[in-house]
Amino acid sequence: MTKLIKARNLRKSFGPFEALKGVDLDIERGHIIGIIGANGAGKTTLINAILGLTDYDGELEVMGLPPYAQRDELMKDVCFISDVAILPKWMTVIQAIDFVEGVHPKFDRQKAIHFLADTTVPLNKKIRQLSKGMIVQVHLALVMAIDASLLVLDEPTLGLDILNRKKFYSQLLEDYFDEEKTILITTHQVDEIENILSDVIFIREGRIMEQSSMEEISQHWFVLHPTTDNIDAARALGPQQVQSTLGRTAMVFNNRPRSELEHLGDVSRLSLSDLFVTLMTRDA
Ligand SMILES: Nc1ncnc2c1ncn2[C@@H]1O[C@H](COP(=O)(O)OP(=O)(O)OP(=O)(O)O)[C@@H](O)[C@H]1O
Repeated sequence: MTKLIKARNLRKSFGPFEALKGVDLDIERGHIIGIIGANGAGKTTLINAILGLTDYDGELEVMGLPPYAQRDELMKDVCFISDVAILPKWMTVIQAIDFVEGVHPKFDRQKAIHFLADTTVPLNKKIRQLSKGMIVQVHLALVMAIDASLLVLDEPTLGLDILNRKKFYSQLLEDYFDEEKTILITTHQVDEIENILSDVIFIREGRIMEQSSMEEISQHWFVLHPTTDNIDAARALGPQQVQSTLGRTAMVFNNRPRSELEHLGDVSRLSLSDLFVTLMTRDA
């Protein structure tokens, strides 16, 4: 089966500035992938290239198609929501549902209504009368009701409170995702998506720093809190990062067996946000 997304030496320049500096990427179907990076790292630029919203240099195929040249074809099986997406303010929620039903053959009206039934969004109100968070919920309901192979979510939960963010991600898993679908998510709320991701891509200054499954990360990255008398011995094992807070030292290790660390102190798995900090702050 062809890869869902394949990129080789993907580059994108804005004048003299290179936002993507030669990205290689292989993404298979049936994964939920977090694209994580600091502000300005190139996440949205990468997503825009995948969606055919921008031209680029290098090789890129999404479901076997070159996205920029064959965007219309690609969009039949791709669904996308971004933090800047807008809905017409004069429409009521139900009119927005009618509209998407009219233009998208893979839209399931009942599903959208079902998602919204679980929220406080009134179907008969105009978009302009809704709160910011409610508008996001309408967007998400519309998008999740489309049976697309690839769902791209660029900061999908901006403006949602923490309860609704959690609800959204659990709905995404329970009601939307299956092994034929692939979801790409960018967000700065890394810890909130950690549990739903199957894979993660870290991007820094237009380059991919790491692409791993969550399982690989939990097998290869650890944080050690060494006991005071073991700090020097732990340091000698070459931690990727050392931090001391309130007299407690934390060391991040990569590719050291857990058994080698355990006799030096407490060992735990590294959270995605701590891995992000480690990858972004150590030398490129
Ligand atoms: N149209 C454009 N013209 C010039 N520079 C651009 C343009 N779009 C993006 N850039 C630059 O490319 C770089 C990557 O931007 P991008 O929006 O992809 O970052 P990001 O990782 O999505 O950041 P954030 O987390 O802040 O949304 C930034 O330095 C940005 O200033």
